[in-house]
Amino acid sequence: MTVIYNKVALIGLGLIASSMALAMKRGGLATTITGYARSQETRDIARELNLCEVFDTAAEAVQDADLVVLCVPVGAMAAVMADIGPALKPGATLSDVGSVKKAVIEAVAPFVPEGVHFVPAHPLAGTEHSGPRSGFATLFDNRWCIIVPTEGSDRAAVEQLEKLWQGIGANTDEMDADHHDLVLAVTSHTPHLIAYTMVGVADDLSRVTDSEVIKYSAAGFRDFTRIAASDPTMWRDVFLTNKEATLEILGRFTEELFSLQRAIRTGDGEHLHDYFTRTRAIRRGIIDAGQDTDAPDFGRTPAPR
Ligand SMILES: NC(=O)c1ccc[n+]([C@@H]2O[C@H](COP(=O)([O-])OP(=O)(O)OC[C@H]3O[C@@H](n4cnc5c(N)ncnc54)[C@H](O)[C@@H]3O)[C@@H](O)[C@H]2O)c1
Ligand SMILES: O=C(O)C(=O)C[C@]1(C(=O)O)C=C[C@@H](O)C=C1
Repeated sequence: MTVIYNKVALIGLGLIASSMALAMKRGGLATTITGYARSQETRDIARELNLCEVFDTAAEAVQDADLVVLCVPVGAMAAVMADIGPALKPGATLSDVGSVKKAVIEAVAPFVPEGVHFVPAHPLAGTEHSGPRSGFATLFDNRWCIIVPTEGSDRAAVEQLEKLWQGIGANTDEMDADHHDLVLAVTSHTPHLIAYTMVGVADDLSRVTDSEVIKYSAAGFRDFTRIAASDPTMWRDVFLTNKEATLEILGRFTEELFSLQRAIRTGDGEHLHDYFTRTRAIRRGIIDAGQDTDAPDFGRTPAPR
């Protein structure tokens, strides 16, 4: 148990904030945790769960806080900052958990008062659930949290925030905002769009009924439906704010899809086999690197005969 910040304020009390609160309590990382959410209902639930000391205004929640973390959808960050900027304590660290970094930095930076250290971050962990009841203390265990220091970020403030995320259970890495947004467009944003599309296609196909889709959904499609159940507001904001990188990856995706479509039409089995062999190696690389703790070790242990 090592206290890293005396007082931490969480703005927005959904999946990520509630998981952070539980993980900080588990590790004894903060003496006081305060919070604010826009809706009365969310504040009431957070109080009922005893997540943190909940205030009815954001300005009261951040009063005297040593660390303030913005845990709202990316599109709401600027409005929240306009509200709390003047109430931040000089010397405090301001951070966020937004899934996109360049747009958040552009939206938040103009409201950061002199003397407050802005250190953006993004924990690479989540679920399809949202709201304060969906949080759990182990969400960030063994996951990455990417810290995105801005130009002139105070080194001591960056290192203190990294210590907090490590105490929460995550591994930390640093990246610049443009690179972060491109990496996440590949590993998270475009895959979500593909899942949303595939579930939409199944829903639109009138020759296969919705009840058949539900009844016969095989593992691959089931995984798509989990991802496609993710919060619409959060994901709308991700695509509107990481436009350039997701459009680049979608362009490449479409080209590859057309090449596979042609291989199916022309019966080019060699192309399909080579392609699937290459992609299988990526999956094995992820498992070998210990990055998929939920996965059974498919393919490495020979299957029983
Ligand atoms: N869900 C994930 O998988 C995941 C993972 C990593 C990062 N993130 C990022 O974390 C942030 C929060 O995501 P979440 O999954 O916790 O969302 P969530 O929907 O569970 O919670 C969001 C919270 O923000 C509040 N809120 C919304 N607009 C607000 C406003 N204008 N003012 C004050 N409060 C407001 C909501 O009431 C809710 O309490 C997002 O920026 C998201 O991109 C999400
Ligand atoms: O597991 C999931 O449900 C997630 O989608 C989590 C996930 C991801 O794509 O990995 C989603 C968005 C984030 O910003 C970080 C993590």
